[in-house]
Amino acid sequence: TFNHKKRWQHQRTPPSPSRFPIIGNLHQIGELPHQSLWRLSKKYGPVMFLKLGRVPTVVVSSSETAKQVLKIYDLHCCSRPSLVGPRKLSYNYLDIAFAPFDDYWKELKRICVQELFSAKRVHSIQPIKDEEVKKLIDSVTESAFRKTPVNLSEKFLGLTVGVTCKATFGVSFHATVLNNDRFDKLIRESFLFLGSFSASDYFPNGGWIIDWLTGLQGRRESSVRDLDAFYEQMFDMHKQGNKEGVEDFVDLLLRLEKEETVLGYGKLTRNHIKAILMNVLIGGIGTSAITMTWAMTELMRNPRAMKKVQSEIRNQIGNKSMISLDDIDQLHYLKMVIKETWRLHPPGPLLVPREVMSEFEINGYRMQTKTRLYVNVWAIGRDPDAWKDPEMFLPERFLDNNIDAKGQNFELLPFGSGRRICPAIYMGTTMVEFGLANMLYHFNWNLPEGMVVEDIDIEESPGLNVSKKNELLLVPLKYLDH
Ligand code: HEM
Repeated sequence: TFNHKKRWQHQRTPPSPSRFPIIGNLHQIGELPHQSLWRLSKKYGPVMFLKLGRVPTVVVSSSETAKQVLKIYDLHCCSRPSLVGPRKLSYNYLDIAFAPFDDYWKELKRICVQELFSAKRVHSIQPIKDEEVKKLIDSVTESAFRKTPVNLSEKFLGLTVGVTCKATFGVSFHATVLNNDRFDKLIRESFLFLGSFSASDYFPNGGWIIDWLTGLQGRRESSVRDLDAFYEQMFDMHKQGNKEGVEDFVDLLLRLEKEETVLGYGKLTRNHIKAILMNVLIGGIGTSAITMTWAMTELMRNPRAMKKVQSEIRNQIGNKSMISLDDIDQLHYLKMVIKETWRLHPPGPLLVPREVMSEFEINGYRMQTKTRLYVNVWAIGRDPDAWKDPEMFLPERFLDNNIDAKGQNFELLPFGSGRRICPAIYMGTTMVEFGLANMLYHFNWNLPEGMVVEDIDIEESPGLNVSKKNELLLVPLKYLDH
């Protein structure tokens, strides 16, 4: 009987809410899956099994089970499922984020970590950040002068679009085929397609019919065509050499192409470059802007923390017109504010889905090959077993522990962890720190007339990256002490 029990345990699937035929648990997912899954996990536990359409799915929702997935059994489950949305945008999974785990991906990620996301390159794009932040300060100063509200959600997005576009292509998007609005729309649509519900992802044999009927397929294809034309224009421009300045990401990738860099099964081609550029655009723009917007939202809701972070920055910086990267190293409270923001508002609340490659067990439950795996980082940030008073915004909680956000502490995982960890942690963090520090240093912030602190909401908008649903409007007041 002992053997029998052991075998039974060995085959156990994790607890699971009851499901309907065909759709399985899809009806329980809702518009904001991380929230629905958080609620379900309270009932079914930190390892939970769902059938999403035809796809067996496991969701883990505690720091301990996240560690099992991302660290202990990383090598068993660090592949990605072949999702329909990302397929075309990634030129058949030639990118870093959606490519399956194989030799090609390993080499590509290694090269990109070395060349694209290195500390050296982050420092080399600092002049671009200086320039874009200065533009932002000037435009906010103008609103301060006129006493009109600033749409901070929009401003932060403008900042990250400006920096990413310059660093990647060497030009601002005004100089491309896409004017301001079209660039914006294209990025937004691509985001949507990467995160959107696609019937084909849950019903592999026929879901495409639904996508075709709903028009999703057509819109996706037109978005891919526009982006492709944009990349081509960028290649032409770089070939003609009619741009000045330092080596940008396109220069670098074209150089790797010319050097006939071999990746896994073949040479780096234009399609590989386009797929990598897609990751840089998608990864670089939304995540940092979303973080800055949430940070300002939480600081406005918590005036005590706002006062403290502004005093720290102003005492530290003194009278300077520009904050440098070295100054930022000293801003300990600001760093805690950002970590606290990531705890409550991780831009990728479910990370990017993984796929089990070889069987393993968590808490005695069997993870079968081909199972889709989600880590609910959003839920972990709210877990009372991991955090005291989880619902409170309290940057001080990081004072007496060494918890950082770089994937070593499984209660705080804004960048994921393990082999699939975000390769641009330093690039993303410095962008957020720099943008926020400047906005907090140069301005005091007030609510628009008639609004009180309790009116500031934290509603979320759905997608692969979860942002603040209602835009954050605040009235700036120039800090005149310098
Ligand atoms: C605040 C900023 C950022 C946050 C919070 C963030 C978050 C994340 C998360 C959660 C993942 C998935 C990790 C996983 O599945 O375990 C990821 C992956 C990725 N990120 Fe970031 N990211 C940020 C900035 C950036 C930037 C600036 C870039 C590029 C310029 C970038 C490029 C990527 C890429 C290529 C991957 C795929 C890695 C892989 O699958 O191996 N990210 N990021």
